[in-house]
Amino acid sequence: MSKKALIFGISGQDGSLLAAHLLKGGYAIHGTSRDKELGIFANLQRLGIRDRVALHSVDPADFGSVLRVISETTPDEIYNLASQSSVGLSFDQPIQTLESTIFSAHNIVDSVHRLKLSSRVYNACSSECFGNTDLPADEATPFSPRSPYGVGKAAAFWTVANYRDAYGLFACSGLLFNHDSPLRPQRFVTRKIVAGAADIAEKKTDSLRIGNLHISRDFGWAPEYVEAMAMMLRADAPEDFVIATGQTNTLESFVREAFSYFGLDWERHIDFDESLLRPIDLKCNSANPAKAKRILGWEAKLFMKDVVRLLADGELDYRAAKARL
Ligand SMILES: C[C@H]1O[C@H](OP(=O)(O)OP(=O)(O)OC[C@H]2O[C@@H](n3cnc4c(=O)[nH]c(N)nc43)[C@H](O)[C@@H]2O)[C@@H](O)[C@@H](O)C1=O
Repeated sequence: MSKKALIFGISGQDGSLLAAHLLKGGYAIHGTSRDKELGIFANLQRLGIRDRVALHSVDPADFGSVLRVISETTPDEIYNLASQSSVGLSFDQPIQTLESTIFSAHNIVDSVHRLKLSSRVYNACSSECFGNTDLPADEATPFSPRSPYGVGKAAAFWTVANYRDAYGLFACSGLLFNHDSPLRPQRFVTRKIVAGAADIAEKKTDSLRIGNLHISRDFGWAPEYVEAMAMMLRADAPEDFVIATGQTNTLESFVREAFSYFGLDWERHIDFDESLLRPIDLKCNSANPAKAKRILGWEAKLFMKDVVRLLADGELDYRAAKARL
């Protein structure tokens, strides 16, 4: 019998990539979206798997609807990838961000507990929990979030840890650093930079407006990161893991790399836009993903320059496919 996975937030980058990964492993996939009749599911369509997943209309912040979908599907594995995922937007919508992040995690672990199921639960947490890191963060690094998004993710992390300790659930959180793919919307700076450079190369525009360039991040490749999520649920014991490449790069070097892919000199085309600055921002967050390698056997194979190249290749493919329509 094939295993069943239920993915909350299947329409996003990670949800869609994870569905594709688990389908390759023979899983039956259920996925949730707030309103499956209205959802576009462009990422699932782009991956060619829209017809291979069973969709359910669920609001992850509504306990009754979460309990219902879990009791109806009785999944072997549950992945919580729902909730508002933009750090920048969380400053404008703090309550919605906190509610969607904390309630989804709580409702899932509480449903599994109340229904007395043995479903294994993965909860998507974030490097934003750590805030700025002087030394590379690992699983023992204290949390010091600097955004409503990070505060919500930290609360969700402890909610999941407490259900694991109190009720013996196989539930764990992945503390994932930045990870990208062509499925990312331009709300995130990486895809915005690559799409902007492509527009300039096509002479659609001559400049790209950017906020804080003087930050550093650990940039990884999302398809590798969804594999780590699945590996966490196949481990012998439920544990939390930092997932990252272990290499930190400035956003400026990301911009330089992306513009040079398109044969452009970035300094001639980037305009600073003060309105894109956040009330507070992380200057640097760096990671030590050694535990994931030691226990899961997972390590990143693709690093910042690979991410830029693959994003840019994906951007050109996407544009060519749209032009053929
Ligand atoms: C790990 C973490 O990773 C992601 O969160 P993020 O790092 O905030 O991602 P971002 O692409 O929104 O910003 C990155 C940096 O880039 C700066 N920046 C400059 N200029 C623009 C700009 O024009 N747009 C944006 N969005 N950022 C800009 C911005 O100020 C920030 O310092 C999410 O996946 C999140 O879900 C998650 O968990």
